[in-house]
Amino acid sequence: MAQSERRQEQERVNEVIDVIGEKVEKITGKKSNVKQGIVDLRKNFWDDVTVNLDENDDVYETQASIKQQAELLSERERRHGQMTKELKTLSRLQDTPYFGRIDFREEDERRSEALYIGIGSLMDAQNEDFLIYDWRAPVSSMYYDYAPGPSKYTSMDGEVRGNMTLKRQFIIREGKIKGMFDTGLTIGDSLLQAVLGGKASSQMKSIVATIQKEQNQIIRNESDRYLIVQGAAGSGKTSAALQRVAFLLYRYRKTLRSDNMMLFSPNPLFSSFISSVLPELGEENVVQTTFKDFIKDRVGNDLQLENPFDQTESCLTMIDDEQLKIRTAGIRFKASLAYRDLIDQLLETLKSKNMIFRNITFRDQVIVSKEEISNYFYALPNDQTILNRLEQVRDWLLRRLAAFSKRERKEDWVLEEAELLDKSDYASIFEKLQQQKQFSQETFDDYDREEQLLRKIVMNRRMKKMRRKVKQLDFVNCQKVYSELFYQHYADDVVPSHWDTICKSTRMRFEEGDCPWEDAVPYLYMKEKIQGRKGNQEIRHLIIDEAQDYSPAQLAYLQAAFPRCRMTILGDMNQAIYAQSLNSDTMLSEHLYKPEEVKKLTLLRSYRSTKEIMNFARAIVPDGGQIEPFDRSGKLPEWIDTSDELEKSALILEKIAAFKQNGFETFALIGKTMKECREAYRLIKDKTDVKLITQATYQFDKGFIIIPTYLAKGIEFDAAIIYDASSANYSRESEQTIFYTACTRAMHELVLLSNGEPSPFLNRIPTEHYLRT
Ligand SMILES: Nc1ncnc2c1ncn2[C@@H]1O[C@H](COP(=O)(O)OP(=O)(O)OP(=O)(O)O)[C@@H](O)[C@H]1O
Repeated sequence: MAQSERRQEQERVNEVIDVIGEKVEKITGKKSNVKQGIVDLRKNFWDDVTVNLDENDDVYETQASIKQQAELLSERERRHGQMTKELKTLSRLQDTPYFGRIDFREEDERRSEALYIGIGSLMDAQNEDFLIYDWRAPVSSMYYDYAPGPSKYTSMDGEVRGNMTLKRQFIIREGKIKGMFDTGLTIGDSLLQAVLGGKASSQMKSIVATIQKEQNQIIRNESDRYLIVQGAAGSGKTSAALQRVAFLLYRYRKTLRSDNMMLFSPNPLFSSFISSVLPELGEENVVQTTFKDFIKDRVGNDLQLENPFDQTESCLTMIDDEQLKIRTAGIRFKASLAYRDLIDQLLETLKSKNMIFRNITFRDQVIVSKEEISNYFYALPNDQTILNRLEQVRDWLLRRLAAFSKRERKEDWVLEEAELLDKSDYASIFEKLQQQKQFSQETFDDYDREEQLLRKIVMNRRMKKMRRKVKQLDFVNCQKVYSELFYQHYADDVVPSHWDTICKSTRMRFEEGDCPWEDAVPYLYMKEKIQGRKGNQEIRHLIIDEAQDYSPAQLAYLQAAFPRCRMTILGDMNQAIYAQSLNSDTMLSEHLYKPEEVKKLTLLRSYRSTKEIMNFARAIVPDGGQIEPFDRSGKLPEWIDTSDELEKSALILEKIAAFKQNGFETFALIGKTMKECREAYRLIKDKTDVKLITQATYQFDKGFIIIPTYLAKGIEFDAAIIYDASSANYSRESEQTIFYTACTRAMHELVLLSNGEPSPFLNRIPTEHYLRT
């Protein structure tokens, strides 16, 4: 490319940066005025409000006046917030004003126009022309979708066709052009090479400058309620999902806010890993949670909920094959819609019998017995829904409680407790009586009234919790009702083998107040069908990452919990590491959705790892041949046999030292289970600086960590060492996906240690794809 052209481009960059500087100055000035306005308004809020409470009309006027003043204040605060956001974007543009340029000649136009694309848009000083187009603007889509030649985009007024005469990429840092390439079909492999060859970090980066065409389809999809993305490890699913969030926030900026979107991530570590992407794109983070936290919130404190990681750990460390078979059969059955049908059958039965209630007790005395409640419930007409009838029971119970409270108030213990009430309670009663103008200096009557009020306070306080529980329909014993499922008889072809054993262990766990993870969603489904629960109307878009970990029952539950939602569902069946997903339907199964509402896209190109690592890893999984590694070279994966512990720890330390020497910054020793990770940690913790990652770790920094596969999901490292790739560890079918997931965490180097006979998965991998020492 001619030097003169680069000079011209640099001159344009300089001009744009000047305009940005002027805008920054202008907005900063305005912002400080707005700020002063806010301070003044807050200080003098009441000066400008007319307060008059004499007559009804005056009260309304006062209210209107306060409202007007509050609106003025919040309008200014909103403007201030907007200016802060604008300044943040401008400051980013000052460093890197844009990353792309396309020259586009519209049909019927004689000249082509140069359009520059960056992370935010910028108008010229006269606010007439765009100096930079936001990457999310309709016209910018051509940058991602087309090579030079005929191209088109959809504007507000319809389709615009034309010819792209140039497509150019820039690397601009601190206002200086560091690189500039004219590109062909895909967005500059050279730029992508540079980006992917860089170091991993403890925080994911945005990919706006190098979004690929197939990723752009995910990002800009607007037509489908459920967008499913099945993508190979490292194909950019999470990246595309986050840029999609930014796109939707831009596209629907008038109606959609970041708190209307929710992202389900696989673990807290992942949440922190991705948390800087949206702010980097000038957007606020969306609501983030893990499915476990979401469910735990809903289960409440009635039951001790098992953690899904503990479930996985317990399955993976189970030595007895028969025991594992039974637990897995239970997990998989309870994740299916067939099991939900059994719950529906139970719910049907409950309309006429078997509903189980709790006694309503007070100070060890039964006020209303469960039998009485049951009789009242079943005496109500059974053409009404269960919820409807329970609401009537609730009202009846509240009346009974009120009558009881009135009676009980007279008891001696109430007065005894009243004497222990706070001074402030006495003061408030005194005030109340005075207000009622009933307190006339020390008369017998007044003391009597005071005592009544004190007794009332005691009873109200004592009964508050019980009343709340009744209002929440908590007089139904949902745990026991759910356990009923495990006392029923079903045809053999309905339930899995070993059903009796599954029933026994589930009953036992519920009796102890535990809720196994596989029962959590079915239990909630049943409980909410009985007690009712309103869906969340606030959240309008759900993004579900690692969706292969979600069962059909969990999907149905989420659909009911978020009835208005659209969903972006991303996952990889080859990384299904939970027992429920093995050879079963998951949230990625298209047929679980209405055909007209769902679209499935597939990403086959993998960007994270070198082609050597990906060639190795893809040979592990059955359809791995379809995965296309990105053409970036590195070392062959190395498989090292070592059975001696001392030798093993020396090897790990040697490898870590070599990684550091290579300039790598993040490296992980990956274990199959937490048990294995603790073992590895004990082996080397005194010899080097290393951190053990557990379920409770919410963040990780650069350096050396030890982590189990299920917590490393979605995360990447410069280099990874698989701690024990022996056949004892990785040979079952269910372990194949864990092994693949672990290997695909490495960007640049992969080392596998095996203790004894190597995993049979190694036999699937052509020998030229790794070094064996
Ligand atoms: N278009 C792109 N430009 C630059 N980097 C990209 C692009 N697409 C993906 N990457 C990089 O590839 C790596 C993997 O991306 P990401 O984590 O989004 O993949 P994934 O499909 O979610 O992976 P996994 O399923 O293994 O968790 C990240 O480092 C990401 O920045």
